[in-house]
Amino acid sequence: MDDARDATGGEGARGRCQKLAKALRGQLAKKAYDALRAHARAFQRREVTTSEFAKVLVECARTGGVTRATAREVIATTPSALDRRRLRECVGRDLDDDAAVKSTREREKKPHGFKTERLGPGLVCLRKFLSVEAQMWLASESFALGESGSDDAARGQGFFAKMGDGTFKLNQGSRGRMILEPDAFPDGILTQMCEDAVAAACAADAEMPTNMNPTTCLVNFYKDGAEFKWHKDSEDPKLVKSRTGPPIVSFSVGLSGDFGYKYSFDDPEHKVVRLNSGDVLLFGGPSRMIVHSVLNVYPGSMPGHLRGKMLNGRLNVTVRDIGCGVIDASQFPAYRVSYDGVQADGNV
Ligand SMILES: O=C(O)CCC(=O)C(=O)O
Ligand SMILES: [Fe+2]
Repeated sequence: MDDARDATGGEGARGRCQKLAKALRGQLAKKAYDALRAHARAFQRREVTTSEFAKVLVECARTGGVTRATAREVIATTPSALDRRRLRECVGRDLDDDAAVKSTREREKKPHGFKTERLGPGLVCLRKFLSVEAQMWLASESFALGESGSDDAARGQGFFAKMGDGTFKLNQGSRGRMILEPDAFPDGILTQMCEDAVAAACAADAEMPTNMNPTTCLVNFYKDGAEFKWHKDSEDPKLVKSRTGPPIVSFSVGLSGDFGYKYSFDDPEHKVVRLNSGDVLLFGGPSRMIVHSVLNVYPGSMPGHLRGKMLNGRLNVTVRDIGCGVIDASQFPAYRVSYDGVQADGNV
């Protein structure tokens, strides 16, 4: 509540905490506010267990006058990703708004009718895994973040870079990128979508690691015709050799694109998988360090349900588990992660 930081440790996080403290002061009597603050501090010092603190929060929302949105914000601004995840597990659906429960259920409606393609060990494509509602949600939330972030002088972490003349352009030429925590998306929905995708991929592939804790996401927006050069996604050097790295979970929405992959930069041959709107690609374990590239984005392939609902282009959200990796936010829009001060292999 007091000293929460986001992945970038930037001004945005401080402002968010100040806003939260103001909301809590407005919703609680002074004594109750002080008690909640003391609890939050004790929880961060490990003097109060996760389930005790979760109970306090749910109770504040049930009888104490704290709105469920504010109680969720207390969790979202808790510094450790693991603590946030455990708190969410403890509170379950108790802090969901009725409307959010309904819309989450809509999105999660089973069966999605998705198809699973196992492309290699630890490499799985879930075809049409995202429902139409989930695709629309991911697009609208990503663009809301991409646009608001671009106009925030302190953070400057949206899809667009502001030019000297006040106009905006995509921060990587024909591609725009954001680096966020999954919690930047509301209500834990992206994390839930990611966990569902990992479960579905593990059911189809015994070599897909099950232990994936979403800590970071990279959001890319490609104009039609844009590409992404051949690269590997950064990984903890200790895991690179063990071939047990948790999967990258990659959601595609909007225009279709060709994803090329191979197992070594030197390999003259590569394979291609076409990623369409709603598909999810996972690469982990023996395939975690594949060399990959977006070879092209197909104009005119926008599905009808998204036409006019998102900028014409391809949106890709990769959700990652970077463990104890530290992102160097000063390098944005480049993505640089290091482990124990050593820059990870495969940075883009
Ligand atoms: O857009 C894609 O499908 C891949 C994106 C990617 O490789 C990355 O963000 O590292
Ligand atoms: Fe990548």
